[in-house]
Amino acid sequence: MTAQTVQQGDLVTVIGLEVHVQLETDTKIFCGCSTEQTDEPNEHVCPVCLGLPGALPVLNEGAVEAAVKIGKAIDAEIPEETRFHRKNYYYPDLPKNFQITQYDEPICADGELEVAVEGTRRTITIERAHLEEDPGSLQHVGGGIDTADYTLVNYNRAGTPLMEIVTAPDFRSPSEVRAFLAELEEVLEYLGVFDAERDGSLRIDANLSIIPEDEIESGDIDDIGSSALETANRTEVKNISSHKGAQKALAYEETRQKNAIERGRAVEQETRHWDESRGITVSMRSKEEEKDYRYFEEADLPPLRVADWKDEISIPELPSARRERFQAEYGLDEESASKLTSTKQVADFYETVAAEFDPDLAATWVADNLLGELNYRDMEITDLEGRLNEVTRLVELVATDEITAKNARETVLRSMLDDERTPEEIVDAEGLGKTGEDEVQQAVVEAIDENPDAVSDYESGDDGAINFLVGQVMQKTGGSADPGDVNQLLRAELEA
Ligand SMILES: Nc1ncnc2c1ncn2[C@@H]1O[C@H](COP(=O)(O)OP(=O)(O)OP(=O)(O)O)[C@@H](O)[C@H]1O
Ligand SMILES: [Mg+2]
Ligand SMILES: [Mg+2]
Repeated sequence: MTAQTVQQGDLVTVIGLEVHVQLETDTKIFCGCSTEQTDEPNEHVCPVCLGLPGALPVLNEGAVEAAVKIGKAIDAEIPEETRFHRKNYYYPDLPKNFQITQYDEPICADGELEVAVEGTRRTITIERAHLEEDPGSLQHVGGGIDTADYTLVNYNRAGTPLMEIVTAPDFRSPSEVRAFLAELEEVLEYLGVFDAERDGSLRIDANLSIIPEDEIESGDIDDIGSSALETANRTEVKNISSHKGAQKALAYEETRQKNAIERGRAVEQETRHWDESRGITVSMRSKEEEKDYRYFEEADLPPLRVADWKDEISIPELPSARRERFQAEYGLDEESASKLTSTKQVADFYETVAAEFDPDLAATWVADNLLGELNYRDMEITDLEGRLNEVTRLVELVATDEITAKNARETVLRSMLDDERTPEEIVDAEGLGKTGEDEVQQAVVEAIDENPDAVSDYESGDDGAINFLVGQVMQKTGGSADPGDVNQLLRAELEA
């Protein structure tokens, strides 16, 4: 981290995140109900996730495995034994009137994640990450949270496994937060524990405070000191569900708090709600304190021992390591390496193509052509499930010179994505097979015969005239000859 010195009168922005990640498991964390998303309200519910009397929770092994993977990826301490607690509060989305969560013995503590922010590396400390159950969801009818006519409650989501990842207050700007969220999401996807496409699978509570420079004794904004952090009044903004939303909500909050301070008004410690459609944060309630929740141990679940099991759980190579390896092993620049490691599927596909052909050709095809066309269609590589071998065959047609790179990219690839035909079908139907050498030679001779003016221009030293002749040959061959080859053939013929 580069030390940044504060100037007199500066107001320093401090941000810490609580990120709630839905873990991708088939069933809920404490019962056998499906976690599948459905439009039918209250379809996936049972006595356990509805909190009916006498129902007992049974911990889902898959959720614990996912939590251990996350812990390993963020280099956290995973204790041999961990416990669950009840966090008591009333809210209509919480049928038991308490949430089963973890308290002083979380499954992961003291981890970190490195992020690149505008060229500099920042290490963000992750104080803890713990397992808990998601509450149900509320649907406000006829208005927003504060203006609705009435509110419906849906318990399909209640009991979905969540990992709450709590960072230290290490961020100094909303754009750092955005970079962190992007990196975190990549890591979670690589681990296969998270589905970014799922609505509400990543939800963020963002804490922000503004600390005046004269309260930072060290003078270094990365070393603010715990007393200044603790005494600062922070707001916690809830209801953020995207990276961009987090950046916008925090930028709003940063300005709002700075304005208050500059006008000599106090910032209240409170919980605020991000109103996405209006682009503002609104006050919800004063911030509850830990003692309000009356945490106590969940007696219906025994302590969880992961001591021996955790060593058997392995994780794949992570995006940052893979990015660096791609640069070293395939000679890619940082930008291509980043694009090619953006998801595990893209990286895996790149490596298959690079192994079979050439790393540069593979980079052009996967990073530029394929991702470019997918992006344009709002598609993901996962939408091509089962068809990636067709893309490989298309690259092969280019590598073996059977079609031109231009036709492959602009006609074959686009048609493949639009109408699901195979590359071979498209090449045949559109007559894109590269024109044979004889045919090109024939077209060269014709072009020379038919254009005596261009020929005499060329002969009297006007080298540009060759381009006109190349154009004529390209026209005669329907664009399926290689312009470089045509140029050479023309020169050879004219010099003969
Ligand atoms: N001065 C500060 N300015 C901004 N963020 C802060 C500051 N001090 C602490 N934070 C952040 O506030 C968050 C506290 O989260 P934590 O889950 O521990 O408590 P909480 O929000 O009080 O509890 P709950 O889970 O009930 O919402 C952390 O992300 C931490 O980095
Ligand atoms: Mg909080
Ligand atoms: Mg919290």
